[in-house]
Amino acid sequence: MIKVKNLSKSYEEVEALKNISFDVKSKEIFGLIGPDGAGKTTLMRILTSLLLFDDGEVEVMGKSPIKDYQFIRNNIGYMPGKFSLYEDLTVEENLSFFANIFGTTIEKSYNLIKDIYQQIEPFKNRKAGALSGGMKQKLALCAALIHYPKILFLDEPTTGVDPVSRKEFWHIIKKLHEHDITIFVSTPYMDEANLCDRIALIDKGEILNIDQPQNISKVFDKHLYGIQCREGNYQLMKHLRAYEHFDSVFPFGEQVHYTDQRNEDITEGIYQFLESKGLSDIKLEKIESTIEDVFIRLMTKN
Ligand SMILES: Nc1ncnc2c1ncn2[C@@H]1O[C@H](COP(=O)(O)OP(=O)(O)OP(=O)(O)O)[C@@H](O)[C@H]1O
Repeated sequence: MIKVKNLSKSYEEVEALKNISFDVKSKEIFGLIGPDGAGKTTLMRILTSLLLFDDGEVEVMGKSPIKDYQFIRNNIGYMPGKFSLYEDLTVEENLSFFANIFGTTIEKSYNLIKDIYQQIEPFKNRKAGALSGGMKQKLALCAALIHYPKILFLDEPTTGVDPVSRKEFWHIIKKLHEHDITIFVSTPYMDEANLCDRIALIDKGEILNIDQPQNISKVFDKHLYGIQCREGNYQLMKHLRAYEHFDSVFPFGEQVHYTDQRNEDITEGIYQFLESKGLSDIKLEKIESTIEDVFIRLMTKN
């Protein structure tokens, strides 16, 4: 559905995308995972024909976003990160407006949007500007789906959304998948990566890895340890960074995740070192890496 080869885009001196290549298969949920400024919005705007690129090849449904932008716009749905519907129109007026543009009606698309629309229908006469954040998001999603798109582009749909609404939103995405829509979604949240069929990890305009989430979490080239102590993570990290065999350390919930330059069992040595620094109640375990561990490691190397 999407093919990208050696794509580059700069904004004057900022290289937002550096020679990236990937493809997205039909009916996939493809996640673009990366921190702020990684290049996610730039890529999304190029694929949706809203931004020109400098170099490379891009095809969306076999068409060029430059030459065939009209075809692409008629066949995709795009939900930008920022709410961009008409705040002074009601919920129903907004949807009728977008349905009209695409030569359709709310009724014709009802089967696709009904699960989402039913949640905002009680407020159909309310102005969009007066809706809560979660409701605005559902309205924007209905508008993006009103013409039965073949690909749905979602730019950070869950950023700033509370955990319950985030879960609800992903439930909706999974259900849309049943309608054979290909979904291209960006997010800064690593826990959402596991909900995608495949993900691309992106940082500073470069793709660091592309694979199924379960495969990515295995690509870790070191033993990983979870450590905690009574004195807390700040003290723990300060001392670990000064340890002669230190390789990496970062906070992870109640623990810190640590790697060592040595590959053998280092458990005893670490206990002794930390105790010699006055730390107490030390708990240390060898753990499996998560996607976040892999991402941080790849980013550090990058
Ligand atoms: N119009 C612009 N002019 C100059 N630089 C820009 C412009 N738009 C984006 N950039 C820069 O390009 C890089 C990629 O930005 P982009 O918005 O694509 O990243 P992102 O992953 O979507 O992050 P965010 O979530 O912060 O939007 C950043 O360094 C950003 O500052």
